[in-house]
Amino acid sequence: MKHVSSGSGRLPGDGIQARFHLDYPGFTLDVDLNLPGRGVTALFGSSGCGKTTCLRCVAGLERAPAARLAVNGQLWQDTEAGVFVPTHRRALGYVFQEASLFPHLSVRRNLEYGMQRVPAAERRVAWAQALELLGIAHLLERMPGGLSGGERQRVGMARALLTSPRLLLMDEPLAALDLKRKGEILPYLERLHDELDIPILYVSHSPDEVARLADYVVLLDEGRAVAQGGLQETLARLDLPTALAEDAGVVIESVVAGHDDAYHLTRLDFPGGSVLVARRPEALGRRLRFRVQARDVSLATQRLECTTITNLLPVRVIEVADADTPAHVLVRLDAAGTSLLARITRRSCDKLEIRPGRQMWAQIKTVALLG
Ligand SMILES: Nc1ncnc2c1ncn2[C@@H]1O[C@H](COP(=O)(O)OP(=O)(O)OP(=O)(O)O)[C@@H](O)[C@H]1O
Repeated sequence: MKHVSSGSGRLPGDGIQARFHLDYPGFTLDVDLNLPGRGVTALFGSSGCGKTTCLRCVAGLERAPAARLAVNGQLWQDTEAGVFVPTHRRALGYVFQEASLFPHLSVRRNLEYGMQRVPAAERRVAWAQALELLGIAHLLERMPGGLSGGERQRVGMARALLTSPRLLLMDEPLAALDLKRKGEILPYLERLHDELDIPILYVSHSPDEVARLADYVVLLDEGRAVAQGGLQETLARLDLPTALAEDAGVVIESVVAGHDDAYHLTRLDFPGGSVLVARRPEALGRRLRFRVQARDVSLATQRLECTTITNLLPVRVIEVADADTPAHVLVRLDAAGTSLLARITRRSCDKLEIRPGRQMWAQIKTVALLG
């Protein structure tokens, strides 16, 4: 097998094409992914479905015997052509559950260590930019042992960025943190997404993280990609395995369209309607992503005036499918172009004769703002 250095084998076209076939005793990874060359792609699925193995194949840490991997025009692996770029020559940053910083080096020296490997002319993320993006300038002289879990992760991410990667791999970077620390670190991840032009492959089994960060989703099940597509379309699909069922729901991109100071409410508009949420600090015109879980949506045959639920939308029933329990069904709805899911009892579905094509009113009990 031919080893080639990074940068060789330039291919036309953007995007990430990743095809891997790998057998372990009792487990086969067999994926053929076509991913966008920018933004965050979440590799999502239950424990043991192959997320980490897939990431390790991308990194070249695991050498899949049948593989092809091209990242934004660079060929990193092609079994048929005899190409295998070794891990240390792949321009990638890897962030694990726990940042493995050198304990005897200060934060500054840890960061310099990664950066020095990259010739000055090839550096694409400046020192000051990495410090600013991760909010770690004040930690430079500290030793890793004295950092909190969240601070260590931010240093680990900055170190990965300073190697000027063409691809960032993140394997459950928040999994070792408690809820409060997760909440603190998510805005930094959002900034990486918004302000850097480096694609991120993000492994997670948390629907909340995926809903908040991802643009594109790959759902893995027993080593296979059972779905891949844009976040919103993919979450609104009903044919996916139960990995998603109890957390089924949609993500909606909206714009802050009005504030009602008397009632302390904010109106968010999206194609097909609007919702009211508790007053938000964002200015008019700001984009906000929110999540509506299927279990928080109920259906009525007519617009109910006698309800305390504020958010009512006219919808058309598209599809009815089995849910995670025999007592429930999932209903996919169209609100003038925006998909919604409702999880209702099979009994109500029969009683109200909920069928594809039927016009109804969706009542949204809870809107979870992301970010
Ligand atoms: N080096 C290895 N040798 C043999 N089997 C392995 C090896 N690495 C992983 N596996 C098996 O491959 C399967 C997929 O593991 P992997 O770690 O990729 O899953 P995962 O989706 O990342 O899981 P989790 O969410 O629990 O981290 C598992 O059954 C695991 O036991």
